[in-house]
Amino acid sequence: MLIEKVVIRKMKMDLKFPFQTSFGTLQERLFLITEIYSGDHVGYGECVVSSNPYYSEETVSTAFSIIKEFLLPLILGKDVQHPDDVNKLFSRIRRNNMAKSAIEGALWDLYAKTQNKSLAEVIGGQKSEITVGVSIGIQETKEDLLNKVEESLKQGFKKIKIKIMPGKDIEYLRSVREKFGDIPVMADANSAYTLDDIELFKEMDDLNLIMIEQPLAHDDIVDHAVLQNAIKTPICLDESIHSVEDARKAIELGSCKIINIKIGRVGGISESIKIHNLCLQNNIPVWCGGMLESGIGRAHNVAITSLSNFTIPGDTAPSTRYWVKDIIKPEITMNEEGHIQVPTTPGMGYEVDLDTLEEFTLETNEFTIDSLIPSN
Ligand SMILES: O=C(O)CCC(=O)c1ccccc1C(=O)O
Ligand SMILES: [Mg+2]
Repeated sequence: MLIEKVVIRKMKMDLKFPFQTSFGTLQERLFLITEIYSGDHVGYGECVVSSNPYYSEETVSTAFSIIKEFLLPLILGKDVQHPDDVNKLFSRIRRNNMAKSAIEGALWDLYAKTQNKSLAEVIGGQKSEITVGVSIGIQETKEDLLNKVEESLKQGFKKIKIKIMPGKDIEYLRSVREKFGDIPVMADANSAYTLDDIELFKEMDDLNLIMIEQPLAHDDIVDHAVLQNAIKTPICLDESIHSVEDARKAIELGSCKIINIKIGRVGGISESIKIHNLCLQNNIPVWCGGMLESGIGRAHNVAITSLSNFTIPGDTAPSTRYWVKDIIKPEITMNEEGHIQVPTTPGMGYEVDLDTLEEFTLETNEFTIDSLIPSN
């Protein structure tokens, strides 16, 4: 695949609802879409950054400059045989995983299209449909939360994830258990607690949560091991895992029993597959996390979830949960059983709606071999 042209779009899409987590509230998504051109094909990727460095240290501006100054010079004008080739080229650049992933993901889509195969097929996906969960942001009151849970169950979601923060945790979760009984429910703390809260987590054991996601610091696996030893509820790591090496160490330390894989957080689809395979060997189930993606990032998430060890429903809700209008056609839909069909058409399996893409584009930047700026 001769990389002839790369387009980076700065995008803005308004969420249907404000999404509150322990690190802040998101109402609009500012992110990047990448387009890679080769011959008759174009591959699409999404850089799942935000405008602020609250979930991860990357932002729209840092990702844009890393892509422009360091990643594009490594691929423009080159003949890339396989997306894994760029992971080797990118390995010298430390971290900046969401930036790397935006390029790598577009190359995977492009690669699958040139092979005339679906993205799920070229990565070795085995499932024809995936089971879907929903992530519910922090609500003002318990009643609001109970209403959201009820609505989500009616829509067919097979896992209910509830965001928690100090003051809005055990009582909120207990009210859900009391009202809805034995439903598949979990909590996500986004690093809002420390080991000083260990008694709270011991109490939560009574609630039989499927898991507690990222209770402690975003960069920790040591305290998580202490906590996991002290409680029965499985801990799932999100923010702490950036690579297959991080996953190996966390598994060895006993820091978690489940891992949330986000393609952007770990630097791409290839690294996601490595983590998936390592977890499979170690009996650690995985599931696909979400970053409130547009349809393009979401399509990539659907494809990786077709791998066999994605046995827990992911945060891969359909387009209509987030957007009045998505940038792909058809939009991603979920049936009443809480399933999304894995597309079998070439590439990510959804067409990009070019008019809608344009409507939500703030800025378009085109790069060819001639437009490269010098890099170190
Ligand atoms: O529906 C989704 O896309 C998942 C939403 C979600 O939980 C989330 C959204 C933004 C940043 C972090 C997280 C998280 O999983 O911690
Ligand atoms: Mg999370």
